[in-house]
Amino acid sequence: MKIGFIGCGNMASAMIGGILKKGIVKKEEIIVSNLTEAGSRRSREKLGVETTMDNRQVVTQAEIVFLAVKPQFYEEVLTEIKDLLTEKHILVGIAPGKTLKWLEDTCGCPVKTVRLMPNTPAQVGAGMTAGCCNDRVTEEEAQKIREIAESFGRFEFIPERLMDAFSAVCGCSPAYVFMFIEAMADAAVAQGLPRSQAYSFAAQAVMGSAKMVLETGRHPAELKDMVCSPAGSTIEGVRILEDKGMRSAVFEALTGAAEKGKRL
Ligand SMILES: NC(=O)C1=CN([C@@H]2O[C@H](COP(=O)(O)OP(=O)(O)OC[C@H]3O[C@@H](n4cnc5c(N)ncnc54)[C@H](OP(=O)(O)O)[C@@H]3O)[C@@H](O)[C@H]2O)C=CC1
Ligand SMILES: O=C(O)[C@@H]1CCC=N1
Repeated sequence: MKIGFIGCGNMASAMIGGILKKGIVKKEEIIVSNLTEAGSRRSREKLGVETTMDNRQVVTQAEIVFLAVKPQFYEEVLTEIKDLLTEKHILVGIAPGKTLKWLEDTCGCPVKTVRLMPNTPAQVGAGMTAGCCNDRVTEEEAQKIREIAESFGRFEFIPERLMDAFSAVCGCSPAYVFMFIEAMADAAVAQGLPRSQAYSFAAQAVMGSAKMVLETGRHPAELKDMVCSPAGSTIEGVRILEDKGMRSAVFEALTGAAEKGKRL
């Protein structure tokens, strides 16, 4: 089964990296398209897959077709390829806001449709992806999609109504976590740590904290309390974060991201 990607930028490259590493298909069984020759060259050099600047060639050759362009270009690309879609194809959208119904309606033909929301940690095999399928997708095909998504991290099927919330908490959140790490490192530098160590120490602390949530099953508040010694240094930082509205800022950011996603 050949896999195609229309658009091969940050997200598609991360996904393809996992697919190749886990041997889901060989690199000869992946075809990608880009808008520019520079993009094609980048995909060839980085991934070693077949490249084209003709989106229709992707649909002709591949059975699973990922739409990995920005949401603004979804309609244009679907208009370009829709007459080539047959019952053998599985069309996979990865953009926020592009619902299964929108994808089906825009294609204007009965097509197997999947909606996935990956995230960039897929680049290091630590992605968190969720997805949903329309009822034309068989159980066996859904398992194939799961196998692909699990090649670059964790995967779960969820009801489509939860995709916008998921997009905010997993698709977008890496950007916020990177901002948090950057801010932590800046403060560490201000306190005298060399910058390169500041980034790696801050990132390791964030990764270790996330691992504790995942592996201990304990409530984040309980884990936080374990760090805060009475009259100690941590609780002073907690007081300042509460005063600066950290929880509310995160709440608002994710709500804004989910709401914006619905409108894309
Ligand atoms: N980045 C992220 O964290 C996440 C992104 N997504 C979704 O993934 C999708 C892709 O995002 P991302 O990878 O970040 O975007 P990028 O800008 O990194 O990549 C976009 C790619 O699309 C190509 N492209 C643009 N127009 C066309 C066209 N008409 N035909 C063929 N290829 C085209 C570009 O080619 P060229 O290089 O030649 O310009 C480029 O390879 C978006 O829908 C986004 O919402 C989902 C989850 C997370
Ligand atoms: O910013 C965006 O819209 C995309 C979707 C999730 C992450 N990046």
